[in-house]
Amino acid sequence: MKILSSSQIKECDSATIEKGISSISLMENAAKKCANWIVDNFKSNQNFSIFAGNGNNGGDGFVIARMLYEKGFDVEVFIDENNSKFSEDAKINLNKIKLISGITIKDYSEFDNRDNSVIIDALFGYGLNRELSDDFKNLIENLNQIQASKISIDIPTGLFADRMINKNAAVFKADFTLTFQFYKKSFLHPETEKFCGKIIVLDIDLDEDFINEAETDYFVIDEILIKKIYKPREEFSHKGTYGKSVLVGGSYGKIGAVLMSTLSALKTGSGLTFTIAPKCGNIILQSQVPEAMFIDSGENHINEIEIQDKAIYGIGPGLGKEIETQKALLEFLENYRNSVVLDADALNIIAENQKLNLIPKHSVITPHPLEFERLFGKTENSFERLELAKQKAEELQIFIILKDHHTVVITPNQKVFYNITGNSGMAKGGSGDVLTGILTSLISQKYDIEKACVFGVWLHGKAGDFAAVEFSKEAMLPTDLINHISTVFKHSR
Ligand SMILES: NC(=O)C1=CN([C@@H]2O[C@H](COP(=O)(O)OP(=O)(O)OC[C@H]3O[C@@H](n4cnc5c(N)ncnc54)[C@H](OP(=O)(O)O)[C@@H]3O)[C@@H](O)[C@H]2O)[C@@H](O)CC1
Ligand SMILES: Nc1ncnc2c1ncn2[C@@H]1O[C@H](COP(=O)(O)OP(=O)(O)O)[C@@H](O)[C@H]1O
Ligand SMILES: [K+]
Repeated sequence: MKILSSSQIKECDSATIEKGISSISLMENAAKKCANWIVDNFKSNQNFSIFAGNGNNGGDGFVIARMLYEKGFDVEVFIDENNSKFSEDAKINLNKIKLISGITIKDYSEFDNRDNSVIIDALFGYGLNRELSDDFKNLIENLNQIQASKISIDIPTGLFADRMINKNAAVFKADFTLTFQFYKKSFLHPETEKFCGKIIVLDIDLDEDFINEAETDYFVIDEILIKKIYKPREEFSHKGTYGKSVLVGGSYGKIGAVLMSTLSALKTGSGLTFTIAPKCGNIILQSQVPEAMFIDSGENHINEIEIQDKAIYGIGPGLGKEIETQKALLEFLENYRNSVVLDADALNIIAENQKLNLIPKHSVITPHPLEFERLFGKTENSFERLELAKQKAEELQIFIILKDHHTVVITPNQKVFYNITGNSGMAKGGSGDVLTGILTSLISQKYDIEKACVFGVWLHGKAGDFAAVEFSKEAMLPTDLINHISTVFKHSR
C-alpha cells in the first residue's frame, strides 16, 4: 500500500472531486465509514462527545455526530465558539446539526466529562500545518487525562501526517485512529505511533487512477504486495532448485543463535543448508538440526569463513568479536563478491573496523537501532535515522533492514517499505537470528533481493503474530516463531 504525503492526499482528494464526486459527498462518505465502524464497535456506549475543529476534519466530526444521533446515540459536539472561520464543508455540516434539537453544541470549555462518554477527536487532520496553540495544547492535555475510550478521526490531533513532532508537543492519545485510505508515515515511527492506538484504515473510494499513478518512495507491506511476491514451490523441482544457504555464526555459549538461523532457513524452504560454526557447536547443531550440514571453524569461535560456490551467506548470529573471528570476517568480505546477509556481531565488527566499504554491493544488513548507530552514527529520532539510512543505502548500494516494532526495508534506490506484522512478544534475544535465516533462505531461493527483504520481514512478523496467538506475547519464544513459519506458508496458499 502506498503512503502518500499530506499534500498528495489533498491532490488525491481534488482528483476524486474532479471525477464528479462533490466534496460534500466525499465528506459524507468518509464520515459514514467512521460512524458505521463506531456503531459496530461501541454498541454498548450511549454517549459520545465529539470535539471538532474548523477544517474538514471538524466537518467529518459534524457528520459523524449527525449519523450517531440518527442511530439513537446521545451526542454532544464541542467547538471553539469564538472561531467563525470554518471550511466550506464544515460550515454546511455544522449548520445541519444546528437544526437538530437533540444535538447540543457547546464551547470546548464547557465539556464536563460525562460518565461513559466516548471522546471523538475531529479537531485537526492532515491539514495541521504548525504547532498547536496553547489553548489547543491545554484542551488536549485535559482530554488525555480523562479515563474514557478515545477515537481520532484520520490523525490524532497534534500529529503531522509525515514528520516528527516537537519534544513538548501535545498530542491526543487515541485508543483507535480511523484513518482514510492510507497509512500516514507518522503512524509507523515509534515517537509518533504511540498516540494512534489501533489503526483502522477505511477505504473511502478516493480516485484509483490517481493512487495508481501517484509517485512515492514510501510503502506499507500488505498482503496484496506479498501475494505478488510469493512463489509457490514447483512440483517438478529438486533441492538444487531452492538454493544453498550458508549460515555463519555461533561461538562458545552462543551456538543457539546460529542454530535458530539455520533452522529458520530450512523452514523457509532452503534447498541445501550449511552451518559454519566452531567445533563446540557440532553435536548441538547436528543433533538439533540433522537436515543441515556442519562445517567447523575454530574450537570455540570462528577463525575462518570458507567460501563455497553458488551459495548465499547469512553471517553474524552469535558470532562474537574475538580477534580471529574479526580477521576471518574481514578476509571473507575482501574476497567475496556476491550479496550477503549481515547481522549482529558481523555488523559490529564492520563498525569497529570502519570497513563499510567491504560490504558487497546488493548485500542486506539487518541492524537494530543501536547497531545502526554504531555503523552510521547518532541521529536525533527515527525520522532522521530513516533519512540517514536512505542516504547510506544509496551510497553503499545495499539494502538496509532497520529492525524495530515496525521494521523498515530501505533499498539502494531509496524505496522504503514499512512492515506492520510482528509484536512485542518478539522482543526477546533470538528473534533477530530467525530473521537472518529467513532472509538468507529467500535470497538463496532466487527471490529478487528487494522482494526477499520485503517478504522476509513480513513473514518473520506474521510468524510472530501466530506464535503470540498460540502462546501469548509473554510466553512465546523465538523457536515458536520458527515453528510458525509453516503456519504462514499454509495460509499463503
Ligand atoms: N481525502 C481525504 O483524506 C479526505 C479527508 N477528509 C478530512 O479532511 C481533513 C483535512 O481537512 P483540512 O485540509 O481542512 O485540514 P484540517 O486537518 O481539518 O485542519 C485545517 C484547519 O486547521 C487550521 N490549522 C492548521 N494547523 C493549525 C494549528 N496548529 N492550530 C490551529 N489551527 C490550525 C487551518 O487553518 P489555517 O492554516 O488556514 O489558518 C485550517 O483551518 C482530513 O484529515 C480528513 O479528516 C474527509 O472529509 C474527506 C476525504
Ligand atoms: N516490539 C516489537 N514488535 C515487533 N517486532 C519486534 C519487537 N521487538 C523486537 N521485534 C523484532 O524482533 C527482532 C529482534 O532482533 P534483534 O534486536 O537483532 O534481536 P536478537 O538479539 O534476537 O538478534 C527484529 O526483527 C525486530 O523487528
Ligand atoms: K483528528
